[in-house]
Amino acid sequence: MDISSILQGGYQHPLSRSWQGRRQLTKSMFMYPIFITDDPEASVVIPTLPGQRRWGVNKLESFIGPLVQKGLKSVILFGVPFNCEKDGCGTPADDPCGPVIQAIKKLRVLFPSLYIACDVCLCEYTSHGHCGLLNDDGTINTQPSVQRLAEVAVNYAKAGAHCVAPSDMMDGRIKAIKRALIDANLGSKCTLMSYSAKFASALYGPFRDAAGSAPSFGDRKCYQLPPTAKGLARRAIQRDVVEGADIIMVKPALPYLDIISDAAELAPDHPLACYQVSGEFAMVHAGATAGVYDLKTMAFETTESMVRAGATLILSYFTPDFLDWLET
Ligand SMILES: NCc1[nH]cc(CCC(=O)O)c1CC(=O)O
Ligand SMILES: [Zn+2]
Ligand SMILES: [Zn+2]
Repeated sequence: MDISSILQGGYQHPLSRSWQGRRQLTKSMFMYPIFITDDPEASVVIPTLPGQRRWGVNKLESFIGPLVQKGLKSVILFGVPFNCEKDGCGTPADDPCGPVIQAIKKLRVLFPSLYIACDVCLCEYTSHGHCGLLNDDGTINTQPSVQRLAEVAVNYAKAGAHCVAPSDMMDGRIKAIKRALIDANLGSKCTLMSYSAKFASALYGPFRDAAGSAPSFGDRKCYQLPPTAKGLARRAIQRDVVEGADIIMVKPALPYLDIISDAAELAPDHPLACYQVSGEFAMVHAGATAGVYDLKTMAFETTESMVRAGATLILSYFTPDFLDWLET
């Protein structure tokens, strides 16, 4: 055997294997998405998302407390209101008595060290279920949409969110939100994480069930990116860097590892997040249940792939599991 043929000598030991990745998974890389509903006592199973529930604010202490004990560092909140009047401009999104603002305030008091991000979108709050405001013909009306999103983001930041994360994919919303945060004197207090390359994916199905946010007509293909669109994704990432994003995100994650890798090259000085979305989580579970692979092994392989591609932060429903599985 030739000298240059031998690689296995370099990874024959568990420790030398651990040196082969540029970075290893750590607990602080995981951000846990949680659904907050407006019944304060709610703890409602979501059938398509194994182990996940819709929580009421009064349940947050007993639900989140043990996770913080195990090393949970950050959460991202999604509001799921039922007892509210949804309208054309998503008025319930920043209702001071609504689930998100109530949850931010409660979590800040209960867990002072926990980093609290909030998803910013309108689809959970609009009567039509789209992520922005619409023209009469049903198309997106961009200018008022970004104004409204900026208003919501500022209200989450005022309530105490450490990070606002717009997932709507309206053009120009990063610049509008950054400007509004600065004007509210929150520019240096709140991180802006952009869902920059968010694709129109079939993998959001369980989330839309959980959040009741499926559009009442049409689809999201005029604002979420086509799965083939590498160039558009690259342009969206570069635009959001210029517009003032503090963190860039790619979503979904596993089918878009090439985009994560592109983002790492295009925005090398930014943290890079990816979202292992609801359908990816459900797929990993379904395969394990079908006996295709071991759940834990596959959870590691999928998320380690994301880190290998360049991700430094992973939004995942596996977060509580990784708090058990990882040492640090
Ligand atoms: N803007 C809404 C939103 N924010 C996060 C997700 C998906 C998250 C997941 O599937 O876990 C979605 C769904 C969508 O755009 O339809
Ligand atoms: Zn939306
Ligand atoms: Zn959203």
